Amino acid sequence: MDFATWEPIYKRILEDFGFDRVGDEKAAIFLSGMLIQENTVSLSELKTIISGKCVLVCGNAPGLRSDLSEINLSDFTVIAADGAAAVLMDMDIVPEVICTDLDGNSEADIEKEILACQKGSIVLIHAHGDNIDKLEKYVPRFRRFIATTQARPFDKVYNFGGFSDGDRCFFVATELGAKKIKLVGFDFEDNDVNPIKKKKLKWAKKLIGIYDF
Ligand SMILES: Nc1ncnc2c1ncn2[C@@H]1O[C@H](COP(=O)(O)OP(=O)(O)OP(=O)(O)O)[C@@H](O)[C@H]1O
Ligand SMILES: Nc1nc2c(c(=O)[nH]1)N=C(CO)CN2
Ligand SMILES: [Mg+2]
Repeated sequence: MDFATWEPIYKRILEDFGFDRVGDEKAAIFLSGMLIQENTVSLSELKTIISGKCVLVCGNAPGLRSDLSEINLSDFTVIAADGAAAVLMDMDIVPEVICTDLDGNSEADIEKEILACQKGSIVLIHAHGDNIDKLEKYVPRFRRFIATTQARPFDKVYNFGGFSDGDRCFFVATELGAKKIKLVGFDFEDNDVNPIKKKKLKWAKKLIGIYDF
């Protein structure tokens, strides 16, 4: 999704959550400053593993494990949303791609993302106004990554569309030309979550629904 299309949606999301765009922009500049040639994954590398492929996008709903048990993973490029990466790693599955804002459910989950990166996952690290502390603490531990923002993209900081980790996975797959996208571990109606998460899930459902797959 180009930024001109995304921007009005982004403004509505900021308003709904009371988030600050300037904070998002500062975080993106901060993350951009952490990129060096050695730790930068090119967009073409990411495209190679997504374009024309069947992509499995894994959210972290409680049903993820059981959804996965019904899937032949070798049919798919696997993209994991933040905490879903830890679930996959616990099942000895290294996702090809991870989208994270490093605010996973626990420190242990972030360690599993760092391990996945060492084992070859391409990690898309997302900067926003509420994770600068996490970026500072953990980004140096990622061997290589792609930087993303929900604000205006610049230089090597990309915005493929989407807001929370799960819907950003879906937008990455869409933007980079996946042939087919299958979702597992998504339960938009889950009531066993806190009110902020509930709101994020409402937006995720709406954003993913923009695309007709
Ligand atoms: N019922 C659900 N509970 C939690 N996550 C879900 C659910 N259904 C789908 N997801 C997707 O899984 C993604 C990863 O969830 P998880 O709770 O592990 O990470 P998170 O870092 O807290 O997510 P976020 O930072 O996006 O709020 C979410 O961004 C969401 O899109
Ligand atoms: N400013 C801001 N942006 C976000 C946030 C957040 O907490 N604050 N959380 C997200 C996904 O969890 C995605 N984007
Ligand atoms: Mg997260």
